[in-house]
Amino acid sequence: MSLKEPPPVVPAPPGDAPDSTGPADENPGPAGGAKAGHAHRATAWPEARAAARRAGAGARAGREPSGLPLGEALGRVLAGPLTALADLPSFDTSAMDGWAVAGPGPWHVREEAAVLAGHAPAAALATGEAVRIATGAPVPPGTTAVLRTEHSRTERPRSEGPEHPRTGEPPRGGRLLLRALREVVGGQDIRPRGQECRSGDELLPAGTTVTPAVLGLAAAAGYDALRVLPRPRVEILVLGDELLTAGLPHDGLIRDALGPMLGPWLAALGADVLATRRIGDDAEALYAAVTGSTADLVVTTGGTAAGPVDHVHRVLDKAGAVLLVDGVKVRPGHPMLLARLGADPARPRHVRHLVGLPGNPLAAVSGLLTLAAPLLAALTEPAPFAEPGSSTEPDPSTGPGPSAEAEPSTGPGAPAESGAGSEPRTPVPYRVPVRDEVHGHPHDTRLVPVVRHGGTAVPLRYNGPAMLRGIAAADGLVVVPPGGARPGQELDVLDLPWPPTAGAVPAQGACFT
Ligand SMILES: Nc1nc2c(c(=O)[nH]1)N[C@H]1C(S)=C(S)[C@@H](COP(=O)(O)OP(=O)(O)OC[C@H]3O[C@@H](n4cnc5c(N)ncnc54)[C@H](O)[C@@H]3O)O[C@H]1N2
Ligand code: MOO
Repeated sequence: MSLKEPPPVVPAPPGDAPDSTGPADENPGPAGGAKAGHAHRATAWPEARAAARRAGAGARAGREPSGLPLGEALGRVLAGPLTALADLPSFDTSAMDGWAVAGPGPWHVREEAAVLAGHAPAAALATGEAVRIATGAPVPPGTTAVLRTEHSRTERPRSEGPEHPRTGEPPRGGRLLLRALREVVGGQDIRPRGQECRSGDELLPAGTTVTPAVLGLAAAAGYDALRVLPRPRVEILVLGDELLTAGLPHDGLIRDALGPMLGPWLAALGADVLATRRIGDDAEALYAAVTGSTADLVVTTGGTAAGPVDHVHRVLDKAGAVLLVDGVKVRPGHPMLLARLGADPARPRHVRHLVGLPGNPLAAVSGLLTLAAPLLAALTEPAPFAEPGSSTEPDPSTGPGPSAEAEPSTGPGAPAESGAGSEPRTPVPYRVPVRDEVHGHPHDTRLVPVVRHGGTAVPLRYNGPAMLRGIAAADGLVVVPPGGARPGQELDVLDLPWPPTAGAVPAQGACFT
């Protein structure tokens, strides 16, 4: 985005002030307050993410890797290390178009067809001999260097003897002679067999995401198919009778902003989105959808609070779900929740979870990044996962109760993202100074949309819980500690799972003024 000089952040609109947690907001909301028939135990933001990771890790058992042809493996996660199936290169190869030479020059040219890529190796060169060769061709045995065409000259030496009696032409020359125009170093422009790897070398560790470059490497190393982890299967249930799926808002009805957003967002996080279903405010339909889902993760939107038609808690209760996180000390999004759903008798090893996102759209994004993203990342980690401070995974069948599973195992400042012995795939926040002062909530973490600009994170306006205007133009969300941040203070930034917007949407600059 062409945000040369982004304007300073301004407080959220007055109507959103309590939720967007300016310093005036002393009301802890449901996190510390009452909810009819339901004791709310809000979890601190870092611990909520850790609990989501543990939940994902605990649900990994029984998720069998599968072999996929290269063409279908893009975006998947390698189930095991990518081990070279051949030496690379698999033969001594010419790196340039020119001459394969043997010994010191000048060389007598072997006047035969050039050795081409894909051809069988030519006969061995004797010292003092040269043969034409193309890039990628196997160098003949005896080759000591490759001489680039542009660094060489050929000549046909005059033979002794009379001129041609009729034409007067000089006598026909002897064997073509090749001379180097610069010093030739032994082995130059030859890629020796095994230069990149030997058969059996580990090229990439388990857990690597299959990118186009990984596909290329795998093909080069001899793979036709890759063992990859299954994508987490996600089902999205959109609640709310007030939602329209087309047209303009009218008569108190509004457009569903989450249905179109969450599927692609979850797919960008590596999920296989089975369906996005609109459930309305029908508790029975919600119960049937939750209990009948075969997904690894059910994501609901709305209905998490204590309003008259907010059914999520009641439905989870009835479904025998275990609440692992019930409210998070984060703004927006504090009513978000994470639950472990009851086991499916048909697949007792299949552990299913539900993330309840609040209905306010930016609050839903906050829940997505706080609970769904770490859970999905941990679900697709291949190596045995261990949270720092814990040595065993929870047993999915008998798993510990909510308090044990949600119990923080990392303190502030601890390397919360690292699993023992393996690089974590969970998106790790990184630290960037904020350009402007950011208001904080007195007790809770705040997540604020930012763009990256000149080495700083610039907080964006339109960051109220019901707004998407800020996040749609953002590169990430900055994690503002309770109490806020001063200009220049280094804060964690959570990236969005797509390329930065910077430079791509210049017209949006006007949004922040
Ligand atoms: N008495 C209290 N009421 C509320 C509190 C509170 O602390 N005490 N917290 C507020 C906060 S913060 C949030 S966030 C919401 C969360 O409520 P729900 O998860 O139950 O969400 P809904 O009530 O269903 O919807 C809230 C809001 O969002 C709109 N919405 C819902 N779904 C969509 C969608 N798919 N696309 C666009 N907009 C959507 C909905 O119309 C409401 O305006 O609770 C507050 N209340
Ligand atoms: O501020 Mo609410 O927390 O919109 O989620």
